[in-house]
This record gives sequence, C-alpha cells and structure tokens, in this order.
Amino acid sequence: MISRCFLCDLGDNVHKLQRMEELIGDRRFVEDERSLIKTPYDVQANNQEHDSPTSTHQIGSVQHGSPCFVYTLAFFSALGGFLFGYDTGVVSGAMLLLKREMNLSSLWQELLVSITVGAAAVSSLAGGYLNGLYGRRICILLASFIFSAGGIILSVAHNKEVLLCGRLTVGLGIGIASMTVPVYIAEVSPSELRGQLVTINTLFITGGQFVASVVDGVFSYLPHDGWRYMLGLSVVPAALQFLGFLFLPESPRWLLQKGDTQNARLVLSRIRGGVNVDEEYERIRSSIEEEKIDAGEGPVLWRILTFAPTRRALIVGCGLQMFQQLSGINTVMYYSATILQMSGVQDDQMAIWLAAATAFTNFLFTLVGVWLVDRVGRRKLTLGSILGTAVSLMVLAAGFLLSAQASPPVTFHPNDPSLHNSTCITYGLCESCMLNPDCGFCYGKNGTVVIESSCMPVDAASTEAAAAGRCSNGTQESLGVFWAYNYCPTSYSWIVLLGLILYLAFFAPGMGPMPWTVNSEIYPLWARSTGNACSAGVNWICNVLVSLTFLHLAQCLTYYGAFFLYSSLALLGFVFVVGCLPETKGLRLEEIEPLFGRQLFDIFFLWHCSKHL
Ligand SMILES: O[C@H]1[C@H](O)[C@@H](O)[C@H](O)[C@@H](O)[C@H]1O
Repeated sequence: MISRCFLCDLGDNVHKLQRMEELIGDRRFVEDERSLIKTPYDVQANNQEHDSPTSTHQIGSVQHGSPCFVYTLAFFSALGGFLFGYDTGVVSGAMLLLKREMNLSSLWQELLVSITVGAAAVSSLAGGYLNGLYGRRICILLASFIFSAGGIILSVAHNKEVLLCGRLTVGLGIGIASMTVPVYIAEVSPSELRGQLVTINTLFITGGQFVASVVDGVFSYLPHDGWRYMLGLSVVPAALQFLGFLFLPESPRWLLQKGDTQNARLVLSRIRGGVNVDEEYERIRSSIEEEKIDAGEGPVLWRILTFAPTRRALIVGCGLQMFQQLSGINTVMYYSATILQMSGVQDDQMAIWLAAATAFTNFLFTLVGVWLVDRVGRRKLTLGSILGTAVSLMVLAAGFLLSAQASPPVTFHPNDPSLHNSTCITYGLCESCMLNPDCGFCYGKNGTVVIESSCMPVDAASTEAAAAGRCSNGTQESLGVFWAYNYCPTSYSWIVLLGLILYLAFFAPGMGPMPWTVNSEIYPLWARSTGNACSAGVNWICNVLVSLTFLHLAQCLTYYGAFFLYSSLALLGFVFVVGCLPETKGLRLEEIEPLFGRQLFDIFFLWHCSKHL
C-alpha cells in the first residue's frame, strides 16, 4: 500500500526540484536528480525487497537503514570534539596550581595557554593535506594518538619546558581533529540527520569544556600534583577513540574519490544498515565524475579560488568561523569567573564552581542547537543566534558601562615607602586601577557603601592578595577588608550577569555549532578537505587574536568598550549571514554546490531558497 504521507513526500520532492530548477537555473543538475526520484510503485517494490520494520525507515523517496551504526560513528568521532573542548578548557584550572608549584611568570602562563591554540591553527591547515592524502580515518587515528601522547607528556612533566612541549603536542591533535571530525560525520550521515550529527560534535566540544571545569574544581582541592590529573585525564577518551577507530570504516565518499569502488560500496551499505545503496552510491559516483570536470588543474587551493562556486563557499565558511570568534565567545568563557566575581562571588573555590556552571550553560544550549538544526535549518538558526548574541553583548557592555560610571573612588593613600614607585597609587578610581593587571582594589564596607579604598600593587606570587598593607592576606571578611582583583564592587553586576546568561543562551545553539556544521557540507568533495582546513585555520587564528588582545583592548577601551566592539562585530556578522548563507538543510552533500552558483549578497535568492528547500 502506498501511504498518503509518502505521496506527500514525493510531491514535495518534485516541488523542491521544480523550485531549485527555477532558482538555480541548472537544468542538467535537476534532470539528474529527477531521474533519481522513484514513482511510488518503484519505491513500493523496493520496500518489499528490503523492508524490515525494525531496521529501516522511510524518508521521502529514500530509504535508510537503522541509524544505529551512524550514531556509533558519530560518537567515536565526536570524542575528537570532546578532547578539543577538554584540552582548551582544563588549562585555566591547572594553571592556578601550576603557577604556584612551578613558579611561572605571566609570560610562561600566557605561553602555556596560547601555544596550544597556535599549534591547533598550524595543524588544522596541514590537516587539509593529510585528509586528502590519507583519508579521514587515518587523520582521526593520528589525532587521537597525538592527544594520548600529549596527555602522557603533560602528566609526567617535571619542568615548564616539558609542559610546553606537552601543550604543543595537544594543540597539534586539536587542530587535526577540529577539521577532520565534522567532515567525517557529514560524509557518513544520511542527509536528514547530517545537521544533527555534525552539531553533536560541537555538543561534545562544549561537553569537554564542562567536564574540564568540573575536573578543575575537583582537583583544585589537591594543591600538590592536582594539575597532573587535570591534564593527564585526557588520555582516557583519546585512547578510547584510538581503539574505536581501529575498527571503524573510512568515509565511503573519500574511498570512492580514491577509486576504491569496492570498499566504498561495502562501507556505504554497512553504514546504511544493509539496505540497497545503489542509488546513493551512483549519485556519489556520478557527482565525483562531474566534479572532475569542474575541478580543473593545479593545486587545490588555487582551483578553489579560481572556481566561483567554491570561492564563494570558502568566503562563507571562513567568514562564519571568523565571526564566531570575533563575537568573543572565548573571552566571555574565560572572563566568566571575573564577571561572576563582580556579581558578588568573592570566594575563589566558589568562582571555580560558578565557571563550571557557565560551561554547563554553554553545553545545555548547544543541545538546543542539536534539536533545532534539522528543524528550523542552518540559516534561521544562525541568524537568530548572531542577532541575539549582538544584543546580549550590548547588555553586557551596558552593565560594565554603568559599573564604570558608578566606580568607587580611591579615598585612602597608605603611606608605605615601598609603594612610592608603584603606578597603582596614582589611580583615582577603582575602574582605572582594576584595568591595570599589576594592581588591585582594597576596600572596606559600611553597609553597601565602599569606604577607605586604596589601589595596591598585586602580590607577585598570587593575584588573590596585595603585595603590602591591609589586603596582603587577601579578603578577610571578619576584619571587614575586601580585595578585588580584576573587578570593582558594583551594584550593577546583575546586568552583567544577565548579559552573560543571555549571551550563552543565544550563542550556543547557533553561532557555536553552525560554522562547523555549515563548513562540513558546503564544499564539493574535491575541495572539502582544503576548504575545511582553511576555515578551521581562520577559526584558530581569530581565537588567538581575540584572546591575546582582550586585556590590551580592555585597557585601551575599558571593558564596556571591548564588549561594545564585539557587539558591533556580531552585527556585522549578522549582515554577512543575511547576505551570504544559503539554507542547506535536508539537501544531499552533492546538491549543495549549485547554491553557490549565484553571487553572494543575492538576498532575494537566499530568501527564496530557505523558503522552498
Ligand atoms: O564552537 C566552539 C564552541 O562554541 C566553544 O565553546 C568555543 O570555545 C570554540 O572556540 C568554538 O569553536
């Protein structure tokens, strides 16, 4: 029997293709697709041949096997995302212990944090070449091997040089994993689950960041060697991924591209749960044949840049990754502890646990993204997310602005000769005092009013106390003495807190995952590795840029200035997304390239596409 719903789906497909024909104007492409649409009778016959109610389900005219194996593949590959999140997240807590134990200067602390991100930038670019040559599976195996080696080096390190070497190694793994995993998941997924499954990788990234913050919290109670556990624990998921991938298959698309037709068909049929994959196999094969004609001669990057549709796809992919980082996610995550301290949380342990709550919020809202991506589509989700992100950044900035305007003045100037050369004592307001990383604000309270406040140099060994005077033992509530490093006491902190929560709620479902998801699907197969390598490289380079410049930016523009700047960049990103990002929801990977056949900023076309696809 032909189900009514199935007839609707079929009608829908014909309608989609008619619309695509009108919109894209590529008749050859549409005709090919039309030959792939089966009449209800064809499908019925096919159903009888392969139907097994428990192992297959029907989507439009295409049948897919049980997605169980695809979920297993997605899980093991997304462990790469987990390690990306864990290794970038765990370092802040580990650093608190390390700087005491190894007596690290601020230069060394900065080096240990940024070498990982820098190495990730380099290795993600190199990952494109490795992916094209050795395939996705070998690259994932390589990344998990590097992660394991890095984790072991870090956990046994006995000096800062070895630590640096371990952090560099881990960064190399992160870069390769960050560009390979989304591509692999996109290539093995059926089109209707692809968005969700690739977005799961970002869920694992934010999950890794959350687990890292909990591990930081737990091991912060172990001041000696706690950091070894924090940094070394990453070996467990890395080894699990390595073992898993020894038994998991290569991407069938990559195999086909390399001419390994037999294995490609075998893997495809295994991934689809044993259903007939002739149609899908043929489609991939013929699109690879067509691509060979499109692709031209010369190095891949050159071919991408000289062929208009791939050049446009690359601009969209890199632009999305750039705006993801320029809207300040990593400074917001990194400074969440400071933001929370401004809201009145003075205890350090408490600040660590509240930072874990921030990471959890990021994780939770990424889950919303996984749920929404194949329902509302990439374009709407990204648009809503980036607009909300820009508005939340304005709320954050407004909170900082009001706090700065109500900044308590410095009223007490201690007469300690050792302070005479310090710039800290020259500041007249808490705002300017806290923006200097060498100074902190020491004050007393009368009810909620700040009294007897001074700007003091910070202790060289710990930012938790002043170098001299009343605050040399840090905050001592019983004595009515408070030490504020990096923030000022304010009654507007709730606005900042509101901005932080809104920011995560808007950023995490869209701008967090969509740049990775969209990049995994917008390039034709011949350009996919290189396109993803370039866009992942842009992500990491912008990540380094934003994190390294934040403190200087805050000193030049103040906190509110910096957040207003991020907000304007997010608004610019909104305009970019409106004008450049087509909807790719539900399309097969082979159907996406024609969407870039039009000029970017052809808004009418994009609007039509998202309405009808
Ligand atoms: O998509 C991820 C995610 O949003 C993370 O929270 C962030 O730290 C990364 O930089 C980003 O690439």
